Amino acid sequence: MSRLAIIGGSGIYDIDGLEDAKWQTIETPWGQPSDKILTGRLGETEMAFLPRHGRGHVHSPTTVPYRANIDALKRLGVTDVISISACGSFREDMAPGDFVLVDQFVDRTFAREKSFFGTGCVAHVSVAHPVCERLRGAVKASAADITLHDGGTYLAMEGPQFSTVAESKLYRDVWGCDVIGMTNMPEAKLAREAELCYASVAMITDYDSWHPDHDTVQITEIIATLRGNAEKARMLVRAVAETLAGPHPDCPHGCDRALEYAIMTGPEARDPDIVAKLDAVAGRVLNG
Ligand SMILES: CSC[C@H]1O[C@H](OP(=O)(O)O)[C@H](O)[C@@H]1O
Ligand SMILES: Nc1ncnc2[nH]cnc12
Repeated sequence: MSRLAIIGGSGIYDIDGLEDAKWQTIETPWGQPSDKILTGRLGETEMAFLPRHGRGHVHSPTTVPYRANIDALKRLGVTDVISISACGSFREDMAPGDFVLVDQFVDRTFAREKSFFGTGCVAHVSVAHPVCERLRGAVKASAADITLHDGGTYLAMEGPQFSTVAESKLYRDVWGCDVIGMTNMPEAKLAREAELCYASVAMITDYDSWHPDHDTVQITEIIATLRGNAEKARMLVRAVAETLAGPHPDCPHGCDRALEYAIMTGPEARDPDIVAKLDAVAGRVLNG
């Protein structure tokens, strides 16, 4: 059985057209998720929608409860997660209004909990390929009528301030990144730990700070572009739901088995309180 979750970023606080739609409160051992989670069906596909910043945009990129969000989705039986985020562009040819199907990340965040694991139960998963290629392929196949760039490196910064010109040029000219945002990390890492397939659609809202003709990022410009993109994002969600209808295949890239050999702490040395907190995320390997 599969269930597709959409994590909606800035400007995306609900999705429409769900049958049997209801907002559900999900409790997690990692605290409250950003908001209630909207569940329902789009055609044949079971859906879940979570507004990353909460309805009304309550959470900053630093205070988004990333662990509770991913745990809550896992508890709801989610198998696939697609993030839809606003981002700045480092490339002239990736223009405001375009979408980028991210395939790599540089994680520069530093003030967030980045793992479900730690003292008492240590695990190391691979995030060499942080995005599920099967899910990325499904998004790509569903993106008719949208200017979608296939692949791009997303720099995740701490924020909440936008970058200085020097930082923007470093990320662009020296590090070769394509887009910048504040939220996809540690979300993508946590999704991998929770054995969820994860893909990220970055909607370009601005040219960040490097561009000689657009050297300050303005929130008014971002909001205007997001409004213009909202319908395209909704169309994309409906189309992906249709593409993914049917039983969930074993992930050919192993996202759904990421913890298979990842846990280092021997069974006798594991802290039972931590193991209990990991029931949803790692129950398959800890209690299986
Ligand atoms: C509204 S501009 C900055 C804000 O927008 C992006 O949020 P999200 O990734 O959730 O769409 C960016 O990462 C910042 O949090
Ligand atoms: N330029 C930018 N930097 C970081 N996050 C963003 N979100 C939208 N535009 C952004």
